[in-house]
Amino acid sequence: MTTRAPLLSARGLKKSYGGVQALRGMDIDLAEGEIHGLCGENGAGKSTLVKILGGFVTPDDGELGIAGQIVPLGRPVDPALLSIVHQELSIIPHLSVIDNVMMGARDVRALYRRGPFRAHVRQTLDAVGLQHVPLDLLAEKLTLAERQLVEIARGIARGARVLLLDEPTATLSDGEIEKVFAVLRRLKSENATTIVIISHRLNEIFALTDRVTVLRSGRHILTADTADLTSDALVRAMIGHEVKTGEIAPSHARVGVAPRLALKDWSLPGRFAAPDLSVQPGEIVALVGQLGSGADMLLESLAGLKPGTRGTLSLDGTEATPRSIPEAYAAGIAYVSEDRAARGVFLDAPIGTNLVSQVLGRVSRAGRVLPSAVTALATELAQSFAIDPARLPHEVSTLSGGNQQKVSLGKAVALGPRLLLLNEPTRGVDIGARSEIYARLRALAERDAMTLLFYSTDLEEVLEASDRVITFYRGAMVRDAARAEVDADSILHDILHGPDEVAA
Ligand SMILES: Nc1ncnc2c1ncn2[C@@H]1O[C@H](COP(=O)(O)OP(=O)(O)OP(=O)(O)O)[C@@H](O)[C@H]1O
Repeated sequence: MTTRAPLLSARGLKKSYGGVQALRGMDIDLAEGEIHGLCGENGAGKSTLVKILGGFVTPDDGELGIAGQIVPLGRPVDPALLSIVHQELSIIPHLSVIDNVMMGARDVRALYRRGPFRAHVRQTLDAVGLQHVPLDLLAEKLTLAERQLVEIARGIARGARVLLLDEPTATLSDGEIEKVFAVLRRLKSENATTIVIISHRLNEIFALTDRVTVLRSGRHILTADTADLTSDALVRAMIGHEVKTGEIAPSHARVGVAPRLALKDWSLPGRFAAPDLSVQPGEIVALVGQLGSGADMLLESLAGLKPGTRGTLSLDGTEATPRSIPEAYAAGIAYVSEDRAARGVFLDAPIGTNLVSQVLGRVSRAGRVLPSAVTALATELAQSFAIDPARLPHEVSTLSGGNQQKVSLGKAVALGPRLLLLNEPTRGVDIGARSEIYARLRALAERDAMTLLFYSTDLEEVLEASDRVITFYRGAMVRDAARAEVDADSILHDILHGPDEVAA
């Protein structure tokens, strides 16, 4: 693998944003028909590298060659040569699926007629597991996972020789991830496509890639054959030291006190029916299931996001069924969305402003916001969520994806909710910061007796962060068990097959 002539070769790439050096002289070679993983902490420079390779960001210095040609930097590269599947989805909701796939394609001229492309786009959608999605469906009807698959289809439809995927699996369930991986493996073996994938999930890197490159603080740290690496060695290269993960969290639920959350007859007809559930103060509960299984919808319904939900929700013994996010906030329920760009953060506002935006009362006196109070509270929140406090005055859009996620978390925690609901809590967060965030969430449960419910498709996260695991299959609960009583196999069995009598 390492001896083949590179299809793509980049040398000495440098990029600074103001005082931030995103890349400090990065080299990378990609062979034809390899799957190459890019690993590194949040802010290491992975997305910047990918955007430079795609011509979306102009570097301050460096050279790029693809298929033996020098490619001018800072201009979008021919999509038949190289396509990027971006981290933040670029699907346009009010366009149809076919238009989203064809957008920007070389064959599309000023007079765009869909007819000639229908068969090709259909075939591409089928290949990424979207057989059920009609070509003319408006993209706004798609789930987040389906949008991600349309993005991948867009790259494939152009026949790109190099496909760059920036965290393509962050919003997908295990079944969907497997489908995407099967597509990527086929592209590699049948078309000799070169694929670069950024992922914070190390099991994916090991399952899929031939080689791995690690970046740290904008520098190239190593490139190696994946088979020659261990997980520990990879983590050490990424963060410069060991990280402790995988400990079983002790249960800190307060027993003998009234439940924090009690649900009675809670259901969304036709979608899911929750058991009559009660959750104690200080308990951390993972809701696990495929997208659409009910686990995800249950979480959203508790935040008032699912109109039509029936039943009653009580907090500390008082009925507080929310019908909207503002009602949820008023009742002491905070929600962290999985779609941080659309619903998690204000991208154009400073990081500090974002962090305190829900609690202006805490940083104001006589109706006036006190800048010193904003700075003090924002600094405290930034520190506890591993965000660099020096960057508080900068816009959230200048942060890397994982660091934006930390802002989204800090903003919700600032509310000091009694019930904190988290949808994919550490989506895109690197492995080191993830452990810090779990410790912080654990402290909120333990010290402040906050109750946390989270939905996650990441089983490592479920096992590391929860006290209790509730699994769902096709709209119904399968199991409600203490964390110590389940493992990855039993959870997978539940969410893929349901209870045994369903599987039989
Ligand atoms: N448009 C921008 N303006 C200012 N700073 C930026 C901009 N884009 C990126 N940066 C900074 O450059 C550095 C590298 O960011 P990049 O997005 O490449 O990291 P990453 O490795 O992809 O991180 P993540 O894993 O969180 O996605 C970060 O410090 C980031 O804040």
